[in-house]
Amino acid sequence: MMRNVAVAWKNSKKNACSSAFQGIRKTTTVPPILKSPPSLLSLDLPDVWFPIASHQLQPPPKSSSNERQGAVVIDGKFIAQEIRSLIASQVSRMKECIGKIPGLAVVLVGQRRDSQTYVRNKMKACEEAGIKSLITQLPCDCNEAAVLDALSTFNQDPSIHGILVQLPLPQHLDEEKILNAVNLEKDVDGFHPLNMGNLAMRGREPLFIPCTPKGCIELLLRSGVEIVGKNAVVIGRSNIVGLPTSLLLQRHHATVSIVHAFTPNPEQVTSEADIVVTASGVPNLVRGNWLKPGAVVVDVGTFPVEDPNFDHGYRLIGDVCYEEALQVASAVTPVPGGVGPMTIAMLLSNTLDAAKRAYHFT
Ligand SMILES: Nc1nc2c(c(=O)[nH]1)N[C@@H](CN(C=O)c1ccc(C(=O)N[C@@H](CCC(=O)O)C(=O)O)cc1)CN2
Repeated sequence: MMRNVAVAWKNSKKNACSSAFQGIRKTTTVPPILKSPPSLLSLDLPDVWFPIASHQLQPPPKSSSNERQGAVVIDGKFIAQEIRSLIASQVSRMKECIGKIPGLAVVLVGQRRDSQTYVRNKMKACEEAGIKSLITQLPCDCNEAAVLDALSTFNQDPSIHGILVQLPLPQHLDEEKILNAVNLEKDVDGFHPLNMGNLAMRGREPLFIPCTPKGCIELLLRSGVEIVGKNAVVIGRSNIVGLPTSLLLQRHHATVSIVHAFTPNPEQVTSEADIVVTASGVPNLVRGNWLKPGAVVVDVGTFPVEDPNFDHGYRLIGDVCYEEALQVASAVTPVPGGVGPMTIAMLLSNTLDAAKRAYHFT
């Protein structure tokens, strides 16, 4: 009997991958793959969403003038700037009182253009807030030992209170091993398994909360959105965003559902949500008809599309069909200018917290 089950599972595993490629959104019946796996832990299938259609990359249709545009646009850039000013004043108070400033170290491997931009922005934000920042840049083909060496140096440096490894890492490097090597008390990204585990457990406090999820919750709270008792849906289940965001929303007493590439009819789930946080990386995935009227929508997606009319030769498209969402939702975060700037503000906040903890400064 057990043997039959195992064989059926092995066969269906292949089917599942191909069905994910073909477009899980179109699936109406539950395929055999979605039955429980024989092992409780070892179902390791990649979240491959359906291929991006060319219409998803086009700017959304402009709304006609007599259509309702009821949604508030949540200005993440403005809110992040307010937080950064507050952090700058706390850093200068720390310097005045104890003669110390927070320090952040970044490890960047490879030459990805987006990662280089994010790291440059992080370091510029540090400078503006009066936070010291150091960077170790390693070539794309460096070995694991080189990354671990850099981390070890920063782990031992008392002037460094926060350390981050910019993700994604090149494929040949073991992300798990590298993230585990960051000193728990300097893990300002909150990606260390102990911090993540404590975030998941009731009554436990992680030392740090991952920056993007923390930024999403800050945006909701600062915009006066009630989370307690609401139905929240998180689209995507990455370690960086989807998973910790769902845990945080639960901590704020929302009823949380997670939609991912293997969810049949995701629009059915999202259309019952009061709050939708989406981090699938699929441009314009969330259409107006996926949303409940009055829902609050937080868009974490930033899909770059080449466009010579834009500053750096590309523009960013979110997960949400923005113009359509404006017609249905009560509040929406834009892309760019929504969650992105909050990620950097939360990194500064975590770095300041780390330094305060190290110096017993309140
Ligand atoms: N170690 C980490 N790696 C990655 C993280 C992370 O939190 N820690 N998150 C993302 C990238 N990221 C920060 O690292 C990040 C992404 C986007 C933005 C941002 O400000 N976006 C702007 C647009 C910027 C642009 O024009 O390109 C916006 O949305 O308005 C900041 C940080 C993956 N890796």
